Amino acid sequence: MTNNTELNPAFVLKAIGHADFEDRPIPKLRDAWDVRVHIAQTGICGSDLHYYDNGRIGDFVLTTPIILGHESSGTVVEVGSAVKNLKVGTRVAIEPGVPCRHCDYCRSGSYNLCPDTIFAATPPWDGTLAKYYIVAADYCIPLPDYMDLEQGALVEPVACAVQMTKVGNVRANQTIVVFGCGPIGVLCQKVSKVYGAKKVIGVDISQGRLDFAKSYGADGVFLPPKKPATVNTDNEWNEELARMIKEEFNLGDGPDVVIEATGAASCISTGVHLTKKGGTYVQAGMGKEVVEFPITVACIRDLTIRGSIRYTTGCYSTAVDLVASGKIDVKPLVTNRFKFEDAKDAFQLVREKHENVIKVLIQGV
Ligand SMILES: NC(=O)c1ccc[n+]([C@@H]2O[C@H](COP(=O)([O-])OP(=O)(O)OC[C@H]3O[C@@H](n4cnc5c(N)ncnc54)[C@H](O)[C@@H]3O)[C@@H](O)[C@H]2O)c1
Ligand SMILES: OC[C@H](O)C(O)[C@@H](O)CO
Repeated sequence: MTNNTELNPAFVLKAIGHADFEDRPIPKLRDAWDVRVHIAQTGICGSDLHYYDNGRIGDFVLTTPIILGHESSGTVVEVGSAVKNLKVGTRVAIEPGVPCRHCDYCRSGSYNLCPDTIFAATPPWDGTLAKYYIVAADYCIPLPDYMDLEQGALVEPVACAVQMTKVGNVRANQTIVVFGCGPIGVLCQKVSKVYGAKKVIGVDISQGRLDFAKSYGADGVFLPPKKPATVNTDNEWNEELARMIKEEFNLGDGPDVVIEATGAASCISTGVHLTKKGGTYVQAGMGKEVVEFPITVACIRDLTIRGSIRYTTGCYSTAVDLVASGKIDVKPLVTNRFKFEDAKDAFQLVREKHENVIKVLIQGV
């Protein structure tokens, strides 16, 4: 990586487990509605690590090198001739997926399902961990003066949590259990509280993460005990864990909504066993692609089972509003900050999964 101002230093995932710096040409606007953003802050997401370590998430498979990063904020440095909502100098949160705008999914508002979305750091598309990133102007949300660029980068995971709670139809007075107390899990807990949920419980295997969740938004937290040798099957144990959670937190027949934000097979199964009759189970975590699933329970309890991916119409601006209004304070999530040239160390730290590391930010170059 050089300091040449005519180049675009970038952090590139070249193959599974191998990322390095590259000097790319400064990217050009693709059309009159594009802007060029000078990236200020980028958060590392669990999904970046999935690509780094496994080279795929479901149908998205790494076949060519991609620039990593999709949780970013920055300052607009160039605007296309048709752009009306931004000018040079506007500080923005970047919504990292720009859909085609023409297909039935886009036209119905579910643009998260558009097959032609250009999503940052999702193969084959380059991400935002570079000096500059080109994006459509209407996928940049201007930040109010009192929001800084770190908060701007954290709008992305908040927007994911807004979508996950939307998919779960989380409403006032409900009970919610969230599996996972990483950034996504705790933000789902916090958004649920802001929406008026009466009791929100976080589940995790990391005591440090549970402590954070309790201090951040959850009303209660649960550390699953180890499966005793006397229990025969995983399914039996997951059913037992669900019973323990219901009992410990007085959840009666179970929570109205379960949001799974770990991707761990045991959480998926426990979450289905836990959800109350007629309740909603949301799969947001991404882990093993195929798991054992208590399908009969889902059937006889009339569960609504839904996946959540990215964000739909309105989520991103809602997320900016939640942060700007102070309802969601994202600052406590930031535990580690790295310079751009130390991006490898930043990824290594996330990979090591320390329980006191929540959100790692990489400063722009
Ligand atoms: N669907 C989407 O749109 C979307 C968006 C962003 C992230 N994600 C996914 O959501 C998940 C969470 O993201 P994150 O950034 O918070 O990740 P993270 O890795 O920081 O957090 C995951 C948490 O799950 C916990 N965990 C792991 N195994 C567990 C188990 N068996 N029981 C209980 N807890 C367990 C970990 O201790 C950790 O605290 C990831 O799989 C990520 O890929 C999905
Ligand atoms: O935060 C958004 C998600 O991470 C993305 O949809 C990604 O996982 C798909 O490549």
